Amino acid sequence: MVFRCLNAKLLIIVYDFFCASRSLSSGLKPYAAAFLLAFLAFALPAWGDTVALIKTDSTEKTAVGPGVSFIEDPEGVLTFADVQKPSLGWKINTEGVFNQGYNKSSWWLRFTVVNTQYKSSWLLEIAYAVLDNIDVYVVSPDGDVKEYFMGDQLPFGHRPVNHRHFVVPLKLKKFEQATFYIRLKTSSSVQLPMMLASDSMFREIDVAHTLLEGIWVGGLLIIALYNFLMFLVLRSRDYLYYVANIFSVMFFVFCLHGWGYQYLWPEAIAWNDKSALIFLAFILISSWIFTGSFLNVYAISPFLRFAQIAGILLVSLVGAFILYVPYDVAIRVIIPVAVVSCFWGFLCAIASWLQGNTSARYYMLAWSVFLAGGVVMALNKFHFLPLNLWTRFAIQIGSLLDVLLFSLALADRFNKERALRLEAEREALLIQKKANETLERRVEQRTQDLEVANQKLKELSDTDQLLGIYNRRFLDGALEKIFLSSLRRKHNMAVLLIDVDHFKAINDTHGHLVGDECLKMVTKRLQQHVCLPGDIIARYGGEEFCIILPETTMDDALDIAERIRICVASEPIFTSVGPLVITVSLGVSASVPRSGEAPLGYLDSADMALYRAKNSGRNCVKNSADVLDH
Ligand SMILES: Nc1nc2c(ncn2[C@@H]2O[C@H](COP(=O)(O)OP(=O)(O)OP(=O)(O)O)[C@@H](O)[C@H]2O)c(=O)[nH]1
Repeated sequence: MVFRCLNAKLLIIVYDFFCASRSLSSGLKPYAAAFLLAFLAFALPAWGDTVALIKTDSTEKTAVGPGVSFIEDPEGVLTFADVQKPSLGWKINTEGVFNQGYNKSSWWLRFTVVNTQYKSSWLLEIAYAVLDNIDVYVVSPDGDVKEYFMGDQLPFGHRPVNHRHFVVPLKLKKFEQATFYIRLKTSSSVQLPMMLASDSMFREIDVAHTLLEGIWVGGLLIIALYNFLMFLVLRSRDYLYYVANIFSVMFFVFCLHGWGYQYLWPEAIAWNDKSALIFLAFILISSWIFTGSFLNVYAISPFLRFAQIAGILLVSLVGAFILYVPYDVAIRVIIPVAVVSCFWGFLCAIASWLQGNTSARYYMLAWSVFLAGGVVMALNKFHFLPLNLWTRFAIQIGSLLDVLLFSLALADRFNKERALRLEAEREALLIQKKANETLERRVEQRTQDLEVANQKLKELSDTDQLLGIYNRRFLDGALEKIFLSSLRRKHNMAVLLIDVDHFKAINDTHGHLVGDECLKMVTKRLQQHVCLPGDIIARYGGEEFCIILPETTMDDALDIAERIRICVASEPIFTSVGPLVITVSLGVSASVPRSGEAPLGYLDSADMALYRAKNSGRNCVKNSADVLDH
């Protein structure tokens, strides 16, 4: 013990001499001192059991790692008393951070802290939150031993300092020294990133680290919230899967860095032991689901879809498995599953990219960045990379870049989908417009056809089928219209009734068909004399015809009637049985209508005149005035 104290004093004096020397530039002083310390520690065989000296300096923070003595205790049988014995074969740690990867041994570390500063309140921080058991023995020069038992296998409240990492307080006056013996046994990676700092400096660094983690968590939360809102608005499940993925990553890092144990479950030792791995399983499951949905693997290939289902089942099984096995076994199982998951994700992204999905580029980039962070972290835990600021925060840097890139990928896909939707809407509108135009054309055509059909129907309903002139139905309507018009204008109107003489005899002699021929020919001869617009020729019934002449006086009407009579009688009608001489009798009624009269009065008057013409020997014209005279 005395010898060790002498060593320490001697080294401090030598070191201070170097630091005070004007012959060395300030940049070289630390190297010279380090060289000297290394020389003293390694080169002097008499000091084979020499304890590494950790000397506080004016920066008030010192990394504790290089030069620290350690021994491996594979059976875990050595006690604190055992390791104080001489010639145990201590080795010297040559790395920046003591790191032995995953193994089952217990490890003892030893170093002496010498305080060269006036500050007397110091803290030793072991910045790895998932260590199982850490027993720290602090031996002061007077032989007094302080013991601290820490690790995540003990409730959080056992820690001497309320901190997510393992922190041991140390009281040392200037030039005082204390020797640390640390026993470490853990199923996680065996690594001890240690730092000795004054109380105030420790708080300062801690605030900076907490701030960095806060920025990281804040960034993730904002992106998670943004994606959740996108899910609420767009109802696309991809966003929800991605939010689950972000939270899994966040809680994974929370567990790894000790935040969960400190604030969320300080008493739940068993859960805390598995929590990081369980959240790692959640990361993998949410990644499988998100990747499958985002890249639409089913559309890419049924094989990838099948692999996705198998992968989700596998991760779920592993998630259940890690609940029942020690941490070191669980991590060895889940890491290969994570590698397979990454491989599948890349395969999907490449296939999707090859099929023309440009969003897959962002996906690959994001996935690569996250993966790089994960690989760096894993390489450190497996003791292939040293622990430093980059390896320590690798997963956080990777995940932050990853969520940014994934958000970009989701936004890019949203843009593409919107463009496709707009295009589809435009096409749908175009189709609808064309359909409407076609419909309109058809409706127009149909309307026209209908109008023509209606017109034909009306003509048919107003026309006598045999003779092609108006029928009695039309005649009645026309008579009323002309009557009212003449009444309003106080104009003359005339009505002629024409009856074929002895028509029954023609029918009887030559048959009805010949009778029909005769009626047609009589019609033609009537039409020759009634051709002014507004004149109406109609079949009154049987072999009787009626002619209505608007704006026609009795004299004119009689004149027309006489011309008709002569026209019919003057020339024989040529029929299929030879020429037949036919005559007609006509009754004429004409006047200016007076109010109170009925239109049918004209027909009655004309009928009476016709009756007179028949009685007068036929083939003659009589007017209604003659009828009244008689
Ligand atoms: N072929 C043919 N005959 C018709 C048609 N409509 C009516 N008749 C015939 O016309 C004849 C009319 O005979 P009547 O009423 O006795 O008159 P009429 O023989 O002409 O003698 P008067 O009028 O007194 O000169 C009947 O034999 C009817 O059958 C028709 O559309 N076609």
